[in-house]
Parts: sequence; C-alpha cells; structure tokens
Amino acid sequence: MTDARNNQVSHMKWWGWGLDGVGFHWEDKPGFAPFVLKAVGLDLHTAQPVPEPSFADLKVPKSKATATFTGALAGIVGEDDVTTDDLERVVHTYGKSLRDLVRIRTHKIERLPDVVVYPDDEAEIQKVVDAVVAADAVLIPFGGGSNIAGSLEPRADEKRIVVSLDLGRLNKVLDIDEESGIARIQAGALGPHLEKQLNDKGWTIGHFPDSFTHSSIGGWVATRSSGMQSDKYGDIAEIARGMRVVRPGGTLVIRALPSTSSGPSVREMILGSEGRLGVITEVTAQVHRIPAKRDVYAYFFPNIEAGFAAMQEISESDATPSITRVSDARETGFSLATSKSRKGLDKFLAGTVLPGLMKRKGWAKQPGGLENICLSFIGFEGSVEHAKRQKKLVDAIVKKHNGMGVGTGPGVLYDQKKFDTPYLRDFLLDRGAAGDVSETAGPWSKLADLHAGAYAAANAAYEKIGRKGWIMSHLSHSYHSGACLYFTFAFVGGDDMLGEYDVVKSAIQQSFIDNGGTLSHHHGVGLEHSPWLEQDISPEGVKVMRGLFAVTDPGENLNPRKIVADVRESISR
Ligand SMILES: Cc1cc2nc3c(=O)[nH]c(=O)nc-3n(C[C@H](O)[C@H](O)[C@H](O)COP(=O)(O)OP(=O)(O)OC[C@H]3O[C@@H](n4cnc5c(N)ncnc54)[C@H](O)[C@@H]3O)c2cc1C
Repeated sequence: MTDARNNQVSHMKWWGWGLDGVGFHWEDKPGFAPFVLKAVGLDLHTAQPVPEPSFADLKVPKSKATATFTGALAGIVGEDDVTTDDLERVVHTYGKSLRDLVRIRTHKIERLPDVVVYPDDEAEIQKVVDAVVAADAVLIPFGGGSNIAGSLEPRADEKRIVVSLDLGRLNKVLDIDEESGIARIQAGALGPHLEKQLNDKGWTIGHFPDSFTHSSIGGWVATRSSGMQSDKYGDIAEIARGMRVVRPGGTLVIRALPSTSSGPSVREMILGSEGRLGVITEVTAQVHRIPAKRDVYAYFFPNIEAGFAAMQEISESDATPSITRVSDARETGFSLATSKSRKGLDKFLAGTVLPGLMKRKGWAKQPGGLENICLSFIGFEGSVEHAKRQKKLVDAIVKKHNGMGVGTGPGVLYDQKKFDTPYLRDFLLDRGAAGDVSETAGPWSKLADLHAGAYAAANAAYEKIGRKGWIMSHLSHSYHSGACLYFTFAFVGGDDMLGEYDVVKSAIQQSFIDNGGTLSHHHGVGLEHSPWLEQDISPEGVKVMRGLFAVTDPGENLNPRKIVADVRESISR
C-alpha cells in the first residue's frame, strides 16, 4: 500500500487498483489465454506487459496552495495532517475508472488537488469547510478513491486552490442501537474495517460492492452504491437512514428514522450528492444480526431469456433471496475461463455428467446449443429454516424455467474470488487492452431490449473504431419492477485508446437511455455520466438539481461541476 504521510491512512496504488504487489494471474487458469485470444485477439503468450509505472517519471504540476492557506489549515488539523506532497496529491486526484487509469499511466494529470488534509473529527471538518469557503477555495471529499464516474478530479481549468479532504481517520463504528438495528458509523470507514467492527459484536451491514475492500461508507452514500447482497439488505439508499453532513456554516442532521413525510426528502438529496452538498461525517446505517445460515447456490439456465424470466418470477414470489445473479452466455464463458486448473464447474463441464444432463433437458437442441447456457448464483441467508424454505421456493421456479441446480461448490468459489476481479483491468491494460464496465437498471418489460441494445451498440462501436471487441453481461440485482444489468466490455486499443473508449462507452450509455434504462444503477454521475443526465431525469429535473446546487453552494466551492457539468470539456482526454 502507498502509505500516506499520515500513516494511519493507507491508499491504493497511485496507478491502479488495490494493494501493491497484488495482481491478476492467468498461468493457473488454463482456459483464460484461449478465451482472451478469441474475445479480443490478444495473445497472452506473446504479449509484452509494460513495466510498472514509475512515480519518478511523473511530472507533477506545482501546488497552488499558498503558505498562508496551508498554515491556516495546519492551525485547524495540525501540521502533520496537512500535506502538499506530490504522491499524496496524485493519489487524491482520480478515482479508478478506465479513463483515470489510462490518464495516470500516460501522465495526463492536468489539475491535481493542491493540498490534502486529514481531519480527526467533525469539529475539524467544520473549520476546514468554513476556511475553504472563506478563502474561495474548492473542497473535494475523498473516501476510498474507488469511484469510476470521474467524481473526484478537480475541474481542469480550476484557478482556485483545491483541497482534498481525506476522511480516512474517521473510521469507527461509534455505537450500535441493538434494539433498533442501526449503527452510527464514521463516514471514512472502509468496508472491511467497518464490517469487522460490526462482526465483532455479532452484526453485519450487508453491503458488499465489488469495491468493498477499498471504498468507504461515506463514498457509498455519496454515490448511491449497491452491493452484491442488496436484494436482501437493500441498496445503500435503503441502508443509510441517518446522516451528519458538514456544510459551510453548520451541520445538516438527518435523524435515523424508519420513514418520514417531512416534505421532499433531504436524506435523498444527500444520497448521490458526490460532495456537492457538503461532507458526510457520519452515517447511521441499518445493520443485521449475522445470519445463522448463508449459502450461495449455482444454477444453470439454457439461455439468458430463461434466466431473466426465472429472476423475475423469483422477485414476484414469496422467496426473498439475498443474491439473484445470472450471467449471460458470454459472461458464463468468461467465468469458466477464469476457473483454476480444471476445478469445480470447469471440470464438470469438461466431463460427461453435466453436459449429459443438459442434453437430456433438450438444451443442446436450442439455437446455439450448449454455447448459450447461463450460470446463475442465488444466495439464501437467515435462520436455517428460512434459508431452506427460500431455496425450496427458488428451486421450484428454476425448474419451471427449465434450469438446473449444481450445488454450492461454484458459489463458494465465486464468494472467494469476488474481490479479486477488479485487478483484471490493470492486467489487461498492461498488455494494451482496455476493459471497463457500464451498468443500468430498467423495468422487467424492457430488460431484454436493454440487454440486446447494449450488445448492438457496442458491436456497432467496435465496427466504427475498427477493433475486435468484447461485451458480456449479468443481471446483478432484482427489484419488484425490474433489475440491474451490468456490462463489461474490452478491446485492444490503439494510440488513441481513450478516444476509442469514448466511442464504445458513449454508445453503450446511449443505448441504456434509448431502451428505457437509467444512465447508471450504482456508479453515480460524476463527470463521466453527466452528458446523459437530462435524458435520464428530464430537462426540468436537471433544472431542479441545478437550482439546489446554486442555492446551497453559491460560490461553487464544493466539488463543482460534478453531476450537472454543463459541458464535457472538463474531462481531459
Ligand atoms: C473495480 C471496481 C468495482 C466497483 N464495484 C462497485 C459495486 O459493486 N457497487 C458500487 O456501488 N460501486 C462499485 N464501484 C464504484 C465505487 O466503488 C463506488 O462508487 C463507491 O461507492 C465509492 O466510494 P469511495 O469511498 O471510494 O468514494 P470516492 O471515490 O472517494 O468518492 C466518490 C465521490 O463521493 C464523494 N465523497 C466521498 N466520501 C464523501 C463524504 N464523506 N462526504 C461527501 N462526499 C463524499 C467524493 O467527493 C466523490 O465525489 C466499483 C469501482 C471499481 C473501480
């Protein structure tokens, strides 16, 4: 880990995802190299990975912070907790989107924060916020730095001093109200740290995004995050009941109430606000007793249509699973290709028993045959009796849709490797391939169109840029009226990788809107998705949002231009 100057807070690699020394490896996955060759035309056996970027090669623009200003900040948080160190400023500049990774690797960092502060508590944060506004500087809260929507970077043309406020030292679970099942948690607590504190007392938050290891509860709230067990526990928008938000001149307090009808919801305004309404210092979150039973079962469906139909029927049934996930045929192929040395499902499918069963169910006779099979994971949590009953209900629905269960083995593997997948993007980038994700949510009636639309858009975009490209997808969460679809796409880029990426990413985003989906289900807006905001929430919706920010932050001191960026030029390419 790159240690911050203040050694109580650690960060991810400055140039990529996760911990130093940890990466993705393919040598123990026999299906991976052939898969990548077929998908994007990249031969892993001959590809020459670039060496790890060296910080010494980076030209870091000088900090604009004056001695008077940093002195004033030091007077608030203490000398050791203010820094203009180059590495610190770089670490706090971007999130971890593909655009961020490419820019940092190619030394494209036009505007960094000028100074990073590490406050100890809410009182210090209030003083920092007030000092920033008084000096007409800019303040950008920093949680884990894992966002992929361009939510952190200062605007490229920002003339004022930019302060990154790192919440990393506010990392404690302060109190659990066991009677109500709610816990007060400081906003900078990262997933594993807060979950451990809760687990030690027999509780869980039930929020597990893929970025869990390196994202904070304040960041989850500020981006409206969703986790892999949100089917049961709810998205962070449900989990976060109360909040304390430091604003210029005072603290906004949202009490943790189960529900309220006190006018338009200020709580909902803070959710997804990406630092534009103030600094979240504390979240009162719903927490649950650690369940007696937790299982993730794997199922197969003959094709994605059957998978979608089964998930919809499950969502309408009495069953309340914690995970409803179904990968399309391409993503199923990817999952099998990342299996280790002929273990688990890969071994099964290479044998005769499982394919034999599938053939007996008539799957080989469908158009595309067994190439169309889709892998699904469904989770059950609660008391032993509850989990058993849920599984029984789900099994009947799966059977009705011609699916079949294959036990918990693959689910255990999926659970173990779920936080390793993010390292894959750096591995591909090291070898010249761009890989990224786009996700949306839409009603059940539009789901098939959303899925097909994104595929068509990506393939047309690949044709346009003249690249062999890949796209795959899974349904990641189900709701009463629809579901979230999550797409991963990749291609080997040329000299203008980001230009090509824009063509593909934009085409997929536009297809979401055109086919009845939202611009993003859980990654937020930032700079990356703001061009689609008006189409998503209507011009009047944007007017309301602009009005909110204009009144609450007239000097544009709080993470300006995020969410409702007027133009896209602030993204430097
Ligand atoms: C590999 C990978 C996988 C991912 N998987 C998921 C996933 O499964 N689900 C999901 O929801 N997201 C996922 N994300 C996106 C990302 O992890 C989320 O957006 C996360 O919620 C960001 O939290 P963070 O603490 O890292 O916030 P940061 O990146 O530090 O900040 C994000 C935004 O929130 C603001 N902010 C942060 N903390 C505060 C605060 N205390 N007060 C006010 N504003 C604040 C920042 O100013 C910024 O605008 C993934 C990202 C990557 C790279």
